[in-house]
Amino acid sequence: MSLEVRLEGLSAHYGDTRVLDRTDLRLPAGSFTALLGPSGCGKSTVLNLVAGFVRASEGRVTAGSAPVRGPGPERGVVFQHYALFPWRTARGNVEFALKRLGLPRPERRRRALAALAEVGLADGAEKYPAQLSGGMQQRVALARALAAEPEVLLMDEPFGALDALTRTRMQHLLRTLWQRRGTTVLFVTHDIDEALALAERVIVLGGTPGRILADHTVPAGSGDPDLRALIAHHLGSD
Ligand SMILES: Nc1ncnc2c1ncn2[C@@H]1O[C@H](COP(=O)(O)OP(=O)(O)OP(=O)(O)O)[C@@H](O)[C@H]1O
Repeated sequence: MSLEVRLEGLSAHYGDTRVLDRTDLRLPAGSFTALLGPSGCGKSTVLNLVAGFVRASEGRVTAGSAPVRGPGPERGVVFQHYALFPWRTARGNVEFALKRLGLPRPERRRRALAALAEVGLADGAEKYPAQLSGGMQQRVALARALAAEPEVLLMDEPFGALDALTRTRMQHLLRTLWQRRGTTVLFVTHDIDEALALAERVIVLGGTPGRILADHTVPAGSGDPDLRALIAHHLGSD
């Protein structure tokens, strides 16, 4: 299940400061796009506009045929900081997130356990966040997003706080989940190698206010040093 996401003539302001300038972007249904750029260029703002957490000052965002007017269950979000409730177990955290869907309790439980199993955390379902490693907590956050069966998955530097090995494992897990589910993914990162390892397409955002500086297709299994160098050049040219 996936939806196309469209950004049309999108600008965003915080107070008087324009942080995004009339940006157009189309994320085809089922695509995996990395949004790369230096700190402060507006990557999170783009993601938050699609999530419906931030309102555009100009232009519009649509998911499928519907304009985005606020958060919605068809758009799941995973942040760098997992924001789990410490007093709920892994299963409890996922179940709680499903409450807003109005699902009956047994269905919430079934979906929570299935999502935790899908991220490789079946054994940790009854553990509390403090009993889980950072990587495991991020798996819970991923399960929480997936359990709602979103058609768009928005990820804001989700692996930024993890050690290198855990991060690589999480990248593999995410690729596998994406290949299995076909969800449209928008993945914010400032790490070129992460963007190239994960995405089919890398968009470089930069400038003040932010705009799209480059848009690259990543050939499957690409370890292309020329592409990496080109993207690094775009990142540095802002
Ligand atoms: N709530 C806010 N109020 C005021 N200014 C904000 C707010 N959120 C972001 N900004 C500013 O908007 C600009 C873009 O921020 P944004 O978080 O989108 O960038 P980013 O590329 O995701 O950065 P980072 O990689 O550091 O997370 C920055 O200059 C930031 O300081």
